[in-house]
Amino acid sequence: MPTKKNNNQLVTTSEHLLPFIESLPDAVVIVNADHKIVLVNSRTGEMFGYPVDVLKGADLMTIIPELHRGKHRQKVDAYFQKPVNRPMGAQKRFSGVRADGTEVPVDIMINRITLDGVTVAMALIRDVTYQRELEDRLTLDSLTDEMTGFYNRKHFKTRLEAQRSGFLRSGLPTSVIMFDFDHFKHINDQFGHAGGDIVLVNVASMIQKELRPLDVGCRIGGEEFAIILPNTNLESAVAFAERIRQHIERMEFRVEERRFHATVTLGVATFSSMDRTSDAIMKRADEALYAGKAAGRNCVVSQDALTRTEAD
Ligand SMILES: Nc1nc2c(ncn2[C@@H]2O[C@H](COP(=O)(O)OP(=O)(O)OP(=O)(O)O)[C@@H](O)[C@H]2O)c(=O)[nH]1
Repeated sequence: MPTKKNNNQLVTTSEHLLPFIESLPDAVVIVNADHKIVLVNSRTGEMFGYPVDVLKGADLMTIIPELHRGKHRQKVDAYFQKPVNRPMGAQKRFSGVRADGTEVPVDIMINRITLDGVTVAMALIRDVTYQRELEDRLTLDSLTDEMTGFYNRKHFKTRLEAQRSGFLRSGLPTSVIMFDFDHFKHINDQFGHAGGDIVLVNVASMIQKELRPLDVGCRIGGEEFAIILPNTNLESAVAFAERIRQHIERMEFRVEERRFHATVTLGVATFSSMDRTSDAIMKRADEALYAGKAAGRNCVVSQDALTRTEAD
């Protein structure tokens, strides 16, 4: 019969434990101090895509993603030296690897037992794919603008600050384009709020296609947008802004049978080693943008106002 030692440690045999772990909905993996799997339930086989017999006697690393194996080995050793039982949810994000190489997000609970006279670690492994996807979706939702799919102002500021740190470390330039639609109020007045929304959504979608994977498109206000361009100097950012300006100018929008156009004014700035916070680059881009508005709109103005491309 299974018993408990004074220190609350379960003492049992494989024969007694197996029916119990077979009845659990989670995977159970029992490992000895040499990192060998000594016992698993059928659920483990299903979760990781192996026959149970293959897992029994295998190295624990069989189900640990390659990237984490070194660290995991150390953790197992540390656990056997100083076992601290771990409840579910104690580890932030952890994944196992299936036989086909795909990863399965898991949560793990570990405690120490004596099995067949040997001290082993018993891990209860729960597949948390659903929870992880939900978590990721909620995180993304809190960082993006529902209408355009662009990142929101909060994320823009976080990313910009991260880029500033990166720039100070590496010296690689990062530039920012801020833009605002021209006379957007007229568009809403003439074509309704829904007409205005069509413009915002289509322009965001066009820009998204133009961005490189590292670029970050953000909607930072109602009809105000910003693009973070890592590894891009001021000159290249101005050229990209001009391409966007021309592209938007050529776009045609439709509300029922009515067709119309929209234009934007863009301000471009780049990080300087003097920038103490990311607000400094935003301020320069904003000032350039407003200089563009004052100069007649539908244009690109760089922070040093050296490059200005007027509409034809
Ligand atoms: N359709 C739509 N309109 C919006 C949205 N957010 C803000 N707006 C409108 O955008 C307009 C912005 O107006 P203003 O700030 O006066 O600027 P503007 O008319 O674009 O003029 P300039 O910027 O000076 O060229 C306002 O009428 C807002 O109601 C939105 O999500 N959808």
